[in-house]
Amino acid sequence: MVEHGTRPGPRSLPVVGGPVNFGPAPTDDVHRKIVEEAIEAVLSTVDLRAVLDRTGQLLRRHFGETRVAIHRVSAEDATRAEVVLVSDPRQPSPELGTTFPLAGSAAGKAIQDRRPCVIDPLQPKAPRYRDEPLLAAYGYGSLVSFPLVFENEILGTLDIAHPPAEGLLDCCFEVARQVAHLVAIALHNSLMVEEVQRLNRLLGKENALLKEEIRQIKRDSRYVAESEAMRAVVERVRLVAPSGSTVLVRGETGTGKEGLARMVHEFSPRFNAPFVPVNLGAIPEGLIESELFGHEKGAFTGASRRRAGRFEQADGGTLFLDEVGDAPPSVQVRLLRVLQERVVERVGGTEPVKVDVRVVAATNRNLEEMVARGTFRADLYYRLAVFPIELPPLRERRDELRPLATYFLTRQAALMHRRPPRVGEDVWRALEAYDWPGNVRELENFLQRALILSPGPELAMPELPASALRAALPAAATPASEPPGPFEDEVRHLIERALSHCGGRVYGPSGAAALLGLRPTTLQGKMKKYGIAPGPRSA
Ligand SMILES: Nc1ncnc2c1ncn2[C@@H]1O[C@H](COP(=O)(O)OP(=O)(O)OP(=O)(O)O)[C@@H](O)[C@H]1O
Repeated sequence: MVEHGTRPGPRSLPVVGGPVNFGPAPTDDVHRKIVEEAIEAVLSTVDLRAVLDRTGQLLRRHFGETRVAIHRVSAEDATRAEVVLVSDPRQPSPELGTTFPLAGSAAGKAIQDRRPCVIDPLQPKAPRYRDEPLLAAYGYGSLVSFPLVFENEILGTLDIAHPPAEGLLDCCFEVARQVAHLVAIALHNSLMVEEVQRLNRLLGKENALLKEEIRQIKRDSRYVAESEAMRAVVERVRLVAPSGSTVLVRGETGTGKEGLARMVHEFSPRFNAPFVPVNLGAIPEGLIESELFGHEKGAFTGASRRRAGRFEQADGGTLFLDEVGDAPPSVQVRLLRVLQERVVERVGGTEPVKVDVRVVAATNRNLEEMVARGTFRADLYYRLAVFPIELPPLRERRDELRPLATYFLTRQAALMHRRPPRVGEDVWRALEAYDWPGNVRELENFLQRALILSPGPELAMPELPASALRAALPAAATPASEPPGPFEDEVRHLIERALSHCGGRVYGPSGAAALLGLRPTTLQGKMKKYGIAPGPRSA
C-alpha cells in the first residue's frame, strides 16, 4: 500500500503489493476535457446529488469500469462519514445515506493524513482496510481515496476503485485528484446551501412565533376610554369612521392620538387594508416629499430606483399623518392636491398616480394660530379640519387614571410573566395628584419603571418629578396670592408637610422621599440641616 500526495511519474507509481501493469496516461487534451467537464458539472447547479451523479458518470466514461464513491464527514459525528454517492457498474443499488466509522477505512486514513490513500493491489485475504474484501468481491483490484479539502477543512473523500491490472490507477490519478478539488467545492457549496436552508427554516419558525406574539399583543391591546370625556371622543370616532371623511385628531403629546387614528381605521370599511402611520415631525424636512409621495429613479442624488411613497403604500387603507403642523410649505401644497384630487405625483415624475386613501391627521399645535401667522395654508387647514376630534389631556380626565394604570400594569406584568402587583391607596393618590405633562405615554413609561423596581407583590412608587408635590400635598396653609417666605423657611415647611402627610415615613413608595421626588438619603440630609426631627406625626 502507498499513500502519496503528488502525482507519480508515468508507470512509476510506488505500490505496496508488487508491480502493476499500467496502461497509457491520458493525453493532455483528454485530461483537460475531463477537468473542464467536471468544472461545468460543479458550476451548473447547487444540487449536490446532480453534481455528484454527473461527476461519477464523467469519471466512468473516461476510465471505464471504475467505481466512484463520495463520502461526507458526518455533521453530527466527525468520526463517521455518510455515503453520498456511489456510481458502480458492478453494484447497481448501493446503500446511499448510510454512515460508517472512518476508523479502519481507506477514507479514514486519507482524512487522517490529509493526502490520498492508495491501496494497490487490494488484499482481501489479509486486508489492511475494511474496504478491501468487499471491493475485491466485486472484482476491483485497487482503490485510491482522495481527501476532499476546502479552505483547509476536510469535508469527505472521493474514492475510486479500479479493476485489477488495467493500469488505470496511474493514468487517472492526477485527473482524479483535480476532480476531487472540484467535488470539494461542490460539497462545500452544498453544505452552505443546506446551512442557508436551515437558517431559513429557523427564521421562518421565528417569524411565525413573532407574528403570533404580535397577534397576541394586539389581542391584548385595548384603547381605554372609561371617563366621560373619552366616551364622548369614542362616540365621535364611531360616527365618523364609516364615512371615509378626513379626520383631524388634536391633543397634547402622548394623549393617544395615534391609537385613536387606528380606531378610526378599524371601525371603517377599510379595516382590512393597511394603516400607514407617518410622523412628519420625525422626518428631515428635505425628505418628507419623497417619503409621502415617492420618487422616480434619478429624481435626486441617491434615488437609484423608483420608490412608492406612503400614500401609495396606504392605497385602499388609511394614512395617519402625525404632526401635520410640521409639514413644510411645499408639502402642504402637495397634500392639498392629494386631498382634492386623490392623485399623487412622485418626486421627479410627471404622471399623476391615482390613490384611494383616507387621511387621518393629527397635531398638538395650534393650527388656527399658524394659519393666522401664514405658516399653515388656510385651504389645507379647512380640508383637514372637516371633522376634528379633541383628545383631552390626562390631567383633565383624572378619573381615567386608574383604569389606564390598571391596564398598563396588567399588560406589562403579563409580558414579564408576572402577576400584576397590588397598588396601595397612597400610591393611587400620588399618581392621581401628579399632572402628567407627558400624558398617557408618560404614565405608561412610569408604570413600566415602577414595575421593574417592584419585584414583590406590591407596587413601589419610583420618584415622580418634583412637580408632583404641588398637587399631591394638601392645599398650602398660605393662600397662593401671598408671597412666599424666605427660601429655607419654605423648604422646611414643605418637608414638614410631606412628613406629616406620610405619617412621618421617609422611606418606601408611600414615604415622604417618594412624595417629594427625592432620594430618602437626600431627604434625611435636608431634615438634619433644617433640624427636623424624624418620627411619627399626625397627618
Ligand atoms: N386610551 C388609551 N388606552 C390605552 N393606551 C393608550 C391610550 N392612550 C394612549 N395610550 C398609549 O400611550 C402611548 C402614547 O399614545 P400615542 O402614541 O397614541 O400618543 P400620541 O398622542 O399620538 O403621541 P404624539 O403626540 O407623541 O404623537 C402609546 O403607547 C399608546 O398605546
